[in-house]
Amino acid sequence: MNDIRIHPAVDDGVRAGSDNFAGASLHCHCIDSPVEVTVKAQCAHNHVCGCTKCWKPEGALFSMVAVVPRETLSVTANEDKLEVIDASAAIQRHACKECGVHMFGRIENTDHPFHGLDFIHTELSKDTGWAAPEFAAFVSSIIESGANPDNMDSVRGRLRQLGLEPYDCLSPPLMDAIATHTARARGVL
Ligand SMILES: N[C@@H](CCC(=O)N[C@@H](CS)C(=O)NCC(=O)O)C(=O)O
Ligand SMILES: [Zn+2]
Ligand SMILES: [Zn+2]
Repeated sequence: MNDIRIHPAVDDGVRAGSDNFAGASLHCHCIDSPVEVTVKAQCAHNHVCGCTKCWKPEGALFSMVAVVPRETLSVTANEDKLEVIDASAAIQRHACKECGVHMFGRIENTDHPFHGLDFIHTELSKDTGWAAPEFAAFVSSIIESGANPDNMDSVRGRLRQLGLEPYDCLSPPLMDAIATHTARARGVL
């Protein structure tokens, strides 16, 4: 096994999701009274993210994060255990106060290019039909969490081996979508 621990969901190889999968529930790590979030949609744009803000499982260099339409997501148990960890962030991450797991991230700013999408970690679901991660975002940012800068060639090499093309921001299609949104808002497109 490779000693670079990208994320437990991909370290043994990226597994494809299922066609016709239409969502499932996610649970935090609490043994007693876990928070439950139910999603009634397949996820999109699943990827691994190296930024310092996204929740990563113990020992992983990356988070795994995807989006779903916000109207398909609801908190179905123990909502009182959730708190927003940084209300000033663009993505408001609702985390369990007890175990620290981020259950979903929501954008309240209606002008944000990704408003209407919620961010989820599909590994919190026991179901295996979720769409697989497609790329690696914010790769250089793992250094901000303490990863050795001298090891970045190996990390990027491992990501490519897994079929997760590394980018230091989001993927080109997502960066293009953000720029298109900005250009339209400015009236230049
Ligand atoms: N280098 C920064 C990058 C943070 C960042 O921009 N994260 C992206 C990907 S999740 C983002 O969209 N953040 C918005 C937010 O966290 O609200 C870090 O690692 O903290
Ligand atoms: Zn919890
Ligand atoms: Zn992130």
